[in-house]
Amino acid sequence: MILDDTIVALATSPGSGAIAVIRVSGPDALHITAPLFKAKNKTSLLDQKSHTLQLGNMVDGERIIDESLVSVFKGKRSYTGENTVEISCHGSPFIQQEIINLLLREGCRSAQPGEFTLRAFLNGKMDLSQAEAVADLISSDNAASHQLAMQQMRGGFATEIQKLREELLNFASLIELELDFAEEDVEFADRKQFQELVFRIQKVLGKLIDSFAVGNVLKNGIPVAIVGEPNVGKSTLLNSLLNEERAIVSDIAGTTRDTIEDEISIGGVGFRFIDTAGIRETTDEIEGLGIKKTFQKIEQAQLVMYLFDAHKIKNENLTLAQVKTEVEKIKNRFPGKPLLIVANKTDVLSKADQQNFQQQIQELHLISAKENLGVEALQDKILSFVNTGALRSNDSIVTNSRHYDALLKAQAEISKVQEGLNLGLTGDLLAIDIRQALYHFGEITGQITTDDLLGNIFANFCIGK
Ligand SMILES: Nc1nc2c(c(=O)[nH]1)N(C=O)[C@@H](CNc1ccc(C(=O)N[C@@H](CCC(=O)O)C(=O)O)cc1)CN2
Ligand SMILES: Nc1nc2c(ncn2[C@@H]2O[C@H](COP(=O)(O)OP(=O)(O)OP(=O)(O)O)[C@@H](O)[C@H]2O)c(=O)[nH]1
Repeated sequence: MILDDTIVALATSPGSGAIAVIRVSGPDALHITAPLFKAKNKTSLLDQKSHTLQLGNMVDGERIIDESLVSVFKGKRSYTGENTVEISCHGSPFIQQEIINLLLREGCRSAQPGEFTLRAFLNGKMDLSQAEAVADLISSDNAASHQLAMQQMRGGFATEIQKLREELLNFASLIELELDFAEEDVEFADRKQFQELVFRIQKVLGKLIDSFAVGNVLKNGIPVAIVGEPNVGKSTLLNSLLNEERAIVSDIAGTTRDTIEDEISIGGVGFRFIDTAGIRETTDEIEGLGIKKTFQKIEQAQLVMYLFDAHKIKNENLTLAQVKTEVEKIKNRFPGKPLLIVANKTDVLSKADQQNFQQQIQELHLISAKENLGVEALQDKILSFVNTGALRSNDSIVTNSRHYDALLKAQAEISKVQEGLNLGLTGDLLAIDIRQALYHFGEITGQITTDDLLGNIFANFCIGK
């Protein structure tokens, strides 16, 4: 049984820092660490009260390795639900390694990624969806994804699912009991009440399944396609949007700098800006391919920003009519897709020119990305396209695609149960579909797990979590 081992890992990020925390968890955590720590007040770790901290030296025999602060969490009263010791040492990688080596030598084993949280799950400290939320919480990088993860960690919709599962389980047992009395034709499970429960479950499932559309984009960033020719000022605009919020810019893994995808947080919501080529050119075959790609990006986006260089209209062969044609193309091809038309580089235009543009294209946004003019108003506009209402309400939002899949499967099974009830099917047939639905509910909260599933979930954690 893996829980017999005592595991150790660095809990803070690797490398040097002011302080590093080494975490030890398992049945022997206290016994292994106690001889390696000489507390200033001479209290052995074994006698130290749970949830307290003391100063002392980490030692290897006579050799002092570091002056550290050590805290203990005893018995089930800890994050992992087993004895835990935390050593806050000076943050040099050498000291960290020395202490970890000592603990390994004395009988600890190196923790696998996510193993502390896996233990918290196995020891009943949290359900599976809460454990998954821990990973989301660590990777949350804006107010929206943070709030979603916090909600899920506090129990979120899993509590609701758990309750419905128990009610359903009750009915399943009653119906299965009927099977034992098949001869006597009794009904322990009140069909009317059962129908009412199934209806309630359908309603909850429907709402949760719908919430995934919002949850998924809020977690991963709302995709915004920026359509525009090279040099219209897309990068400058992204930087300018970024400076206002001082959030992270990251190249999403797997894409190169030339298909830019930048993540920017605006008003606490993450946006993923996808750079695309213009769609103006036509006849050339290769250009046609580029256009096709652009259309694909637009398809995936929740919002399209059409950016053009206003300066070019003044000085080169681009006409406002051409801009309008392009905008029309997008509108015709994607009716209903939110579209922002943005004229950049207005700093080089006269007021009269700006007014002229505005008159000819009503819904035009005039900005100068370089001079930071009109960018704040553009941010407000971008935010207004996003439905963040769901975030502010107390409704649960599903963000995890594993949960989403399980909910869809549960919904399909519950539909079968509902149908069966309507048709007056016998208990033995109903029981089969109910069991299936229960199975998919259990997948979310973790009553039903496989080693593969747990392996997959926790392997994506960092070491020490
Ligand atoms: N140093 C340190 N900081 C940390 C953690 C940690 O494990 N260690 N955490 C880890 O992610 C988070 C805090 N989470 C924690 C959750 C539960 C318990 C705990 O001791 N629970 C006991 C006692 C509760 C009580 O006193 O009421 C329990 O649940 O029984 C500790 C930390 C964030 N910061
Ligand atoms: N005058 C003026 N120049 C701007 C403005 N925004 C961008 N520029 C300039 O336009 C040029 C192109 O800007 P970029 O942001 O690199 O344009 P881009 O669309 O990202 O270009 P690609 O990366 O080639 O697609 C740079 O020289 C910018 O300094 C603006 O608002 N006013």
